[in-house]
Amino acid sequence: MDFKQDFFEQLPGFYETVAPAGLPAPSWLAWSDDAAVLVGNPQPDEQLLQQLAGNQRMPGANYYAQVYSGHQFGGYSPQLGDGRSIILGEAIGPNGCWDVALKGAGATPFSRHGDGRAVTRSAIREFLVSEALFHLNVPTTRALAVIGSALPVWRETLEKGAITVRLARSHIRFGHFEYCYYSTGGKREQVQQLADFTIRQHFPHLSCDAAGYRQWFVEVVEATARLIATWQAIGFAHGVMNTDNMSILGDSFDFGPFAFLDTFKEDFICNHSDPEGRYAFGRQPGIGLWNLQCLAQALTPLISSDDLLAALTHYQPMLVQHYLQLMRQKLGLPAPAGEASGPEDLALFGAFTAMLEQQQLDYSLTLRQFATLDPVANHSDLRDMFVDTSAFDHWFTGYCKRLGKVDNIEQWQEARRLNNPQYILRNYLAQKAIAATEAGDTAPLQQLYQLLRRPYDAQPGCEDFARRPPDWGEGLIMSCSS
Ligand SMILES: Nc1ncnc2c1ncn2[C@@H]1O[C@H](COP(=O)(O)OP(=O)(O)OP(=O)(O)O)[C@@H](O)[C@H]1O
Ligand SMILES: [Mg+2]
Repeated sequence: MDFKQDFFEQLPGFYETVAPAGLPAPSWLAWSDDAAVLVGNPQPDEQLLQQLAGNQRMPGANYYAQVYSGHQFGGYSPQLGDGRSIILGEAIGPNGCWDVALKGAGATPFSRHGDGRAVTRSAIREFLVSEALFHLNVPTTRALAVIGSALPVWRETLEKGAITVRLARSHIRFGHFEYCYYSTGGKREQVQQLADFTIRQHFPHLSCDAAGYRQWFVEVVEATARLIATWQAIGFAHGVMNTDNMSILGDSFDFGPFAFLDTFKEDFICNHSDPEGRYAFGRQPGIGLWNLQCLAQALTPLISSDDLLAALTHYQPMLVQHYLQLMRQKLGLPAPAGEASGPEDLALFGAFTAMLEQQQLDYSLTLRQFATLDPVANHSDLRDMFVDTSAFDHWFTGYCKRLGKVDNIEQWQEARRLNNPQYILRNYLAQKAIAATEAGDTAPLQQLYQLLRRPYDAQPGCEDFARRPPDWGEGLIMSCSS
């Protein structure tokens, strides 16, 4: 891998240099060829293994941990920083640069009381979901590899240490700006330095002046709104939407107790440590705005309050517009001529998900049924999924009215197939692959990963992967200490 060191060279004071502690007896547990292409197609050989395990120096790399802070569960934590993630620099790829981070590489000056480690379970979950979201067209950080080891690490039980090699377009979080703002008592210099860097690197069409800063924040608001609309449409609960886990580029970032919905449930909570459901599935849109408000506060030295408030007003319309667009694609509704049908379509989608929730139906499997639906000639397979068929009939009548005439049913079905995945990363599937890997067999992890690379293509012999959990209702929320 070839590196450049823009963050390291241009932002001294925003990180601490560190030495990775290394991993004993490292081995490849997973590798993403797709992600490898992004950083110049390195091969997973023994030398690269030792380098990414932190046992040998990587030529051209620096080793540093970034400082940031953030609002966690509503309260401000003044100094967080990379406590278990070491960044090597920006790897140069054919279509841009990617930060390479070793998540779980050992303690840093920001580890506080933590051990700086990740475990096999959490590293595999991060790997699988990063790549799964990418193939579902959700903006996300990527994962190049998981490296396992013999290192004992205590969580609730004794586990093994592992590293996820994360690729990110940027590791800059909302929390980076909050750190600059709060640690300097709201002075402009550091906030501006970081904003200028972010704009130069990632928003090169904007200038570093008052007009540029204003427009930049609008674009951050809109990217965040689109991200969360995408999560809501795909049925993804992140679980830890603290501002230190919000990417400034609107990429899904930091995967801990996440879950894809099985049964549709608006107030689904995937995080054991969130009994009040601050980050429940249905609250994600509101939390996105709350987090942007925190970011806006941190940008007050740079952008006027009026401009910040004006930018925030873009959030809801953008989120709704994007959600409508994605749901129309899922359900096969034509784009409306004007914006007039927005509220009607929202009501139609809301009635659909409410019906799924009432009847305890699986979100993704029900949507996938639209890939074989013929609204005029045969809708019995879809209808048969519902217990309360009269509620379904009522909804379906409204749906057909909105749908109108479908000219080419095969084409329409194919488009539904390409918008409603057959395979999603259900927790129980991840858990099975993890258990096998921990027992020394990586084949199930490989098989699951290969399915998630092509989530829309039904694979013969893989019907089991397209089922909801056999024991759904119990064990749905995983223990996710990472
Ligand atoms: N095992 C650990 N050792 C040291 N610090 C940790 C550990 N686990 C979490 N932290 C730190 O606690 C804070 C919040 O953790 P959080 O789970 O959001 O992040 P993370 O998953 O460790 O990393 P990232 O956000 O980079 O994906 C971060 O500062 C993180 O570095
Ligand atoms: Mg985090």
